[in-house]
Amino acid sequence: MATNILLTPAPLSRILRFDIYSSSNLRKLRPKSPIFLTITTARASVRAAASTMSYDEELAAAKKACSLAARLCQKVQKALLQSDVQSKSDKSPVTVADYGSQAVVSYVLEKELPSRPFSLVAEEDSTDLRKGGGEDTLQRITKLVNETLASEGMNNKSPLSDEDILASIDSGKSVGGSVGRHWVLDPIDGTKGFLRGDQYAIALGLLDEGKVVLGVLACPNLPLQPLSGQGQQTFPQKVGCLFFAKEGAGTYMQSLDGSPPTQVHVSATENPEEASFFESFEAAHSLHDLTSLIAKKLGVKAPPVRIDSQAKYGALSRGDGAIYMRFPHKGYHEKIWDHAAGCIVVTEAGGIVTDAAGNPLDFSKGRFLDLDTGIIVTNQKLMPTLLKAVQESLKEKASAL
Ligand SMILES: Nc1ncnc2c1ncn2[C@@H]1O[C@H](COP(=O)(O)OS(=O)(=O)O)[C@@H](OP(=O)(O)O)[C@H]1O
Ligand SMILES: [Mg+2]
Ligand SMILES: [Mg+2]
Ligand SMILES: [Mg+2]
Repeated sequence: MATNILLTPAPLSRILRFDIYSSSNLRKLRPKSPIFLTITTARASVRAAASTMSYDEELAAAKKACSLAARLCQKVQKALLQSDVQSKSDKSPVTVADYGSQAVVSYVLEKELPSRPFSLVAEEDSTDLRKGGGEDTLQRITKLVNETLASEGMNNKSPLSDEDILASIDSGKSVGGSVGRHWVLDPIDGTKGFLRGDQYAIALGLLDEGKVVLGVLACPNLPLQPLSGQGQQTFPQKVGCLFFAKEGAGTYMQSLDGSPPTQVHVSATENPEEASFFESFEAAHSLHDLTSLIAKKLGVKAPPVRIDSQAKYGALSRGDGAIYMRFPHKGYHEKIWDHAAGCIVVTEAGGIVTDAAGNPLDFSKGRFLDLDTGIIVTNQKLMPTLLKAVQESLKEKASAL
């Protein structure tokens, strides 16, 4: 039975700005050019400086942005109107809350970090909203975003216009990559769960030179208490978790209403028989029969815990379960916003995230992850056993075809 349940001083930021926008010019310079050498040295020292950076201001801005976006989403989920739900060209659902959340996060990051170069890789864009017939939806998003920002005392003097909202949403069109800094946002991860009234997450990560250096996951419907793994997904009184992690500084969880943060750690279990595992709620998103075969091989006794979105990474980071497996159907390409924040939240809590060949996820290749077959997550001790079971099961499946 499945259970449903930088501090960047100004000169440094100017160097980074150069780094982001002028890399194509750099390529045109001959390697022995003195200018090239100067710039290369500058880039190397920026990288060295970046590795010891605290990212404190970025983290504070990211937490504020995600908390506010969560407020917007909660409001919509409470009074969800059928007219709020649209279908995208790939037939996946999108709601006023996905667009509103993206506009809020984009606006808050730009306002809170005015001296930083701003690049955002995000899931949504305004194409459908600009089409004829989208006016009412756009007006509703504009109202939601203005109300949400006003509730935090932001934006009281001059509310955003419809055009401002479209521009905020479209600031997420960056292609990311291995140079400079890029925010990575899924404004609602698990839209299908959001529509069912189940789990979803606002997921925000920061890439610096292709590596995820911080992540925030707001999970408005995730209980503050550990998931028991028993029975149907229920909503006890206290729900709403905010997970956050910075490179080298651990993972913390607080309530979305602002309780003090506590450090969290992944499960320490070494015995797969005691481990429970998470997977996608939606069978269309991950091969449930393959994960069931792997679990059997491992001797996992507990039924799979199926929950939507990167809430799985959050729950795993605090030890609610020990394993997360994700095997999309053939031909699906994973996007970086579906994993960036979750990945650092789990790794800073002591876990490991790899593809099915045991390679770490590479977020430096643009909007998509280029990976082998699937994504597996667990603690350091269990990873070799899990990887072996995954590879054996994949071989068995392939030879049965
Ligand atoms: N076919 C297919 N295969 C694999 N993954 C897919 C597929 N279609 C969508 N998606 C992405 O899955 C994101 C939802 O996350 P989960 O799969 O963890 O959630 S769920 O439990 O299935 O609801 C979901 O994120 P959102 O679009 O942000 O909701 C999608 O990016
Ligand atoms: Mg998603
Ligand atoms: Mg989404
Ligand atoms: Mg989507």
